[in-house]
Amino acid sequence: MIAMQDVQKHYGDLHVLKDINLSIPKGQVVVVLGPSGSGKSTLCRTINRLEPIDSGEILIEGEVLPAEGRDLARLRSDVGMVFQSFNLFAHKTILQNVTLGPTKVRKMNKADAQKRAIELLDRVGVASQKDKYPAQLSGGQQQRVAIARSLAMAPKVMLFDEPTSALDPEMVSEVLDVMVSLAREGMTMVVVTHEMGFARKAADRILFMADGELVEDTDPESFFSAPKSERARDFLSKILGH
Ligand SMILES: Nc1ncnc2c1ncn2[C@@H]1O[C@H](COP(=O)(O)OP(=O)(O)OP(=O)(O)O)[C@@H](O)[C@H]1O
Repeated sequence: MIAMQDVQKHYGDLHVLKDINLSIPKGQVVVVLGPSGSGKSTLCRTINRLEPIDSGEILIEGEVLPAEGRDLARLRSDVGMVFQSFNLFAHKTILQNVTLGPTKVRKMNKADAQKRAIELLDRVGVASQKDKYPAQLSGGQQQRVAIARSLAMAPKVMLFDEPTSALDPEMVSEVLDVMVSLAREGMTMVVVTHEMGFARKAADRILFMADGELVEDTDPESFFSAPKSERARDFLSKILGH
């Protein structure tokens, strides 16, 4: 469960998040759409305090996220992230990359962590690469490892910012399907994506942002068939060409 209450953020003179209020219950898959520069990534990055906010409150599972300190680290470990850049540890194997968090942070025993890691690597189609190092994998394969690594922590909340940007088109829907099936096991998921097919098919809910505002918060069917705002209609006509 994520809650944002009266959240405001500026970058200098730019009011990048304008009075954001929303609540996302457990197990929901929320897709954030909007034109470039509308604040989608910033919204995602404030949820786990990778970016500070100016005012308002963000709660994860009912707990206010502090600006710093031990509680921030604990709450952050409940928030998995896959962003456009995925910093795998270069000197560790793929399997080690995926088991490190569960063994060090979650204190899972090594055999269980490895078993789970191999299952997840298999679900995203890279289990056969488990003994290689990141530099030996393609960008798309590394992105899939990053997804498995985040999921291995069994976070309560997952933030995905264009999680499939480095994947071959044929892998996109497969990987997104894996993410959604895991979300259905009880994770709250926020996905920033330009994959309209995924937004239509898998989202429980669409958040449409424009100029830092949350302009629409609705179900995919209503959003794609009858967007309420002029800005959403413009966005859809540019993206979908109608
Ligand atoms: N660290 C920063 N410092 C200053 N301005 C920033 C910073 N990060 C983002 N911005 C600006 O904030 C605005 C929102 O950026 P953000 O990345 O959240 O948009 P977005 O909707 O995710 O865009 P895109 O779809 O292009 O990734 C943009 O105008 C961007 O230039």
